Amino acid sequence: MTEAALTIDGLGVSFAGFKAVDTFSMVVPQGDVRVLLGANGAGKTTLMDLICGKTRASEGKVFLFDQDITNLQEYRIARAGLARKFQIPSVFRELTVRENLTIACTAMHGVMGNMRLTSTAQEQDRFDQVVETVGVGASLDRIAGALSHGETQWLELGLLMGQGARVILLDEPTAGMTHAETMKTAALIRRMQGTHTLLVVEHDMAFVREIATRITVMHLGRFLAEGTVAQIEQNQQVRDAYLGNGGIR
Ligand SMILES: Nc1ncnc2c1ncn2[C@@H]1O[C@H](COP(=O)(O)OP(=O)(O)OP(=O)(O)O)[C@@H](O)[C@H]1O
Repeated sequence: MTEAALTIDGLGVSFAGFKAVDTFSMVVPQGDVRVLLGANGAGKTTLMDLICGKTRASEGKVFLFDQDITNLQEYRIARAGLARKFQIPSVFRELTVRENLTIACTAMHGVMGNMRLTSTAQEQDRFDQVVETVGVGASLDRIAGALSHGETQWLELGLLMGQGARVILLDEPTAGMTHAETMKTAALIRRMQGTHTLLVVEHDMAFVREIATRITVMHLGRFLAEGTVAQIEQNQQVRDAYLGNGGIR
């Protein structure tokens, strides 16, 4: 069996007595692209916040591979290899794509590390792999601030990979993208599959069909269902949970 990259065990948090996430469990195997689905208010964002350490869990555990990362500080969770990609990218806009990726791939972070002019062979390999996965080979000498919205999002994914993220949380990665950019993002995510593990919150079912290994559905803070795209689309409990929310499309 494939190793578990992300294990969530009975996780929960309450806000003023309201259980936004309630004894939620799931296991994402290494290399999978798991989509997290749920109607508005189901608790998806709160679950992501709990996993990455932004919100403290009041019950349950989170494991990154075999490391217990429950309620660690956010920077320690990131250093352990779990990254969260936010909508607003944190690329260095005044530097080139190459410079951005070189900084991310340099193991010795901080001023001294970034002042080094040469990369180790291992760092160079990582740089080459990231450039290939993200597909920015033709844009290496462009200034990051001049990239399109889609290109900026892809560069940011490259930065997370360069920094050594093994598990990446994505919140609506195609928000604001054109159809062409959305399709390119799907292809990028498929290239990441196998080497990286992704947990993706996404409503656009056309995109979900392109990327998902499996889907987990949340409802009212709790686990509702898990399965392949076809199984979830046919699941009556899932359809009922979406009633009044425009249905699952
Ligand atoms: N800090 C908070 N304080 C109080 N209630 C909160 C807080 N954060 C989230 N909630 C509540 O928890 C529930 C789950 O919210 P959450 O944002 O996680 O849902 P979601 O599935 O991400 O929804 P959407 O798809 O609309 O983004 C909602 O009822 C929300 O109002």
